[in-house]
Amino acid sequence: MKASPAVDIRKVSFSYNGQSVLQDVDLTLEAGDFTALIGPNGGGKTTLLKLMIGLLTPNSGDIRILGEPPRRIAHRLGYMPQEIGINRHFPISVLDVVLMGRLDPARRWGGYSSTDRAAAQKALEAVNMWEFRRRRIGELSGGQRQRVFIARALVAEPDILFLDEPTASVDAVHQENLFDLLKVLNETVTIIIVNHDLMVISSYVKSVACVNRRLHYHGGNEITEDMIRMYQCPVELIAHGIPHRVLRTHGSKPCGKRCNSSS
Ligand SMILES: Nc1ncnc2c1ncn2[C@@H]1O[C@H](COP(=O)(O)OP(=O)(O)OP(=O)(O)O)[C@@H](O)[C@H]1O
Repeated sequence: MKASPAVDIRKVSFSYNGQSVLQDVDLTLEAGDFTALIGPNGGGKTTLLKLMIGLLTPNSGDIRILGEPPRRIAHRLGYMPQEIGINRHFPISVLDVVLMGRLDPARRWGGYSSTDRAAAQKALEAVNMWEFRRRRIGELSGGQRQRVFIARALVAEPDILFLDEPTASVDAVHQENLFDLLKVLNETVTIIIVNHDLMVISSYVKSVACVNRRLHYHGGNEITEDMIRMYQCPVELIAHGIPHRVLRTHGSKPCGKRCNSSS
């Protein structure tokens, strides 16, 4: 029997308080994919991630994750939100933050097991943050905190990892480390990430979906002219260390090499 797709979204529409954010979205991703969601600010990327993990419910249409409704399969999904509401002054250690990812509402609370602790160590080692395990979360830099939050998303050993702009404040070297890590993880875990960086998309990602109220997906990792022109999906080139937002501005061709060299 053929395995269910990792993600199967059919004709999904969603609105906040009557304001339409996503309309007639269809998306099928097979297990093992590494998909980037790109799109303009407010285009609906975070909303789509939240629908996929069951934090939001569509107004119409159907979402199946690994063949199941998202809420039924939540324990097999890892999620790193764009903003993590942890008070930086709260006296909680890095290790405790990661262990929180092992909390399972279906399991009676009896403290963390040795399996939980071993998984937390493995996840922190994977993001090179094990040596920081006793530090308070508020004492880390923004980039270090991002890596800890990725470890928290990883610690339950999910089948699918949803990451919402995980490298927002991570420097170029650590970004590359992190994507190298995600590439290794992708050998066993399906990854869906919000990211606009063209270098990341061309080097690491297997497919790209452009989200701007509607969704445009074509299976490969090229950014097509339709994505840039019709869906206004920006990508960024990291040129001279400065993110450079690419829109279609040069004559009839999407911005390509010329942008790269002139910035
Ligand atoms: N809780 C909410 N209540 C009402 N409107 C919301 C809520 N969350 C998001 N929106 C609106 O829904 C639209 C899509 O937001 P969303 O966060 O999904 O976009 P995004 O593509 O992730 O944007 P960004 O690139 O800025 O992170 C925006 O217009 C936003 O203002």
